[in-house]
Amino acid sequence: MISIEKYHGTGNDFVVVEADASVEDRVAFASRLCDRETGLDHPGGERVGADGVLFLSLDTEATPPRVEMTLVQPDGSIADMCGNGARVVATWAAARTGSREFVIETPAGEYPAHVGQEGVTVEMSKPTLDPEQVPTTLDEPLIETEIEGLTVTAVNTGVPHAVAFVENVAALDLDAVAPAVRHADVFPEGANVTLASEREAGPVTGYDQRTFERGVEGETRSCGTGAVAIVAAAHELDRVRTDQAVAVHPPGGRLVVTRTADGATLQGPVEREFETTVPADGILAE
Ligand SMILES: N[C@@H](CCC[C@H](N)C(=O)O)C(=O)O
Repeated sequence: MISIEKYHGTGNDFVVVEADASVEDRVAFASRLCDRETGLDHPGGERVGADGVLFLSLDTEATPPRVEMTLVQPDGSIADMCGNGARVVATWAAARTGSREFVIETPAGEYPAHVGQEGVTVEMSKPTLDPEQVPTTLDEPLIETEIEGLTVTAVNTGVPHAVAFVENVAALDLDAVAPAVRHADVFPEGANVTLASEREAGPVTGYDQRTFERGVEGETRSCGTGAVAIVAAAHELDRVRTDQAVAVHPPGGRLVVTRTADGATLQGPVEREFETTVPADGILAE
């Protein structure tokens, strides 16, 4: 049996495992534990599943401490970056070190993170619309262009997002419209599909968000890179200003995103749910 913890960042939930735990097959482990019907069970009794498994390796010798983060998603893919996952990682590391500053190492690069009273803040990389980096198959940035019925702007915030500004995010059947965009030929590596609607008319005060995630292949209750993608796309379209703090409201809570001159910050709460033990192969008793 191995020890695991369960955390969520605004409803985007993760099983957290030490990287040196004796998990032989990470893909099978993640797909079994993340299943919402048959996966990880809460100590209280009910099956809960998760949006992914974070395998973490903490280096306390470094100043500030560093954590190598590997997110294995329910379909077995490894995400290059996860904004909410990075916020969970910083909270997990703070509980082990007493430090409040960390560097999180991901396949997409290194991300400084800070654990404060106001929540956990991750310094994100500079969002890019460069077609080679999103990536798309195009020569020009994909801006407000119809793809499979949605008008999208493509932006990479560590992972690719197709952002669609709509009148009311709640009015769309996301599971029906998103898969065709997520798999569209223009996105050779696929894309997360993120809907955004302005919460108030006039100067933008915030956005409602819904995201259909690649790797989960369904809607999650929050997506940090998606929240950053909304603000990055809005910035590109002159709807928000540089250094303007923008509240983004996914179904699971509230995030604050600021598009800075050379990057972006992502801030929001994290909660530790429980700890338990599971079999190393992730096969749970009925
Ligand atoms: N939920 C994450 C994003 C995880 C990666 C994504 N599903 C992908 O494969 O691109 C977040 O909070 O950013």
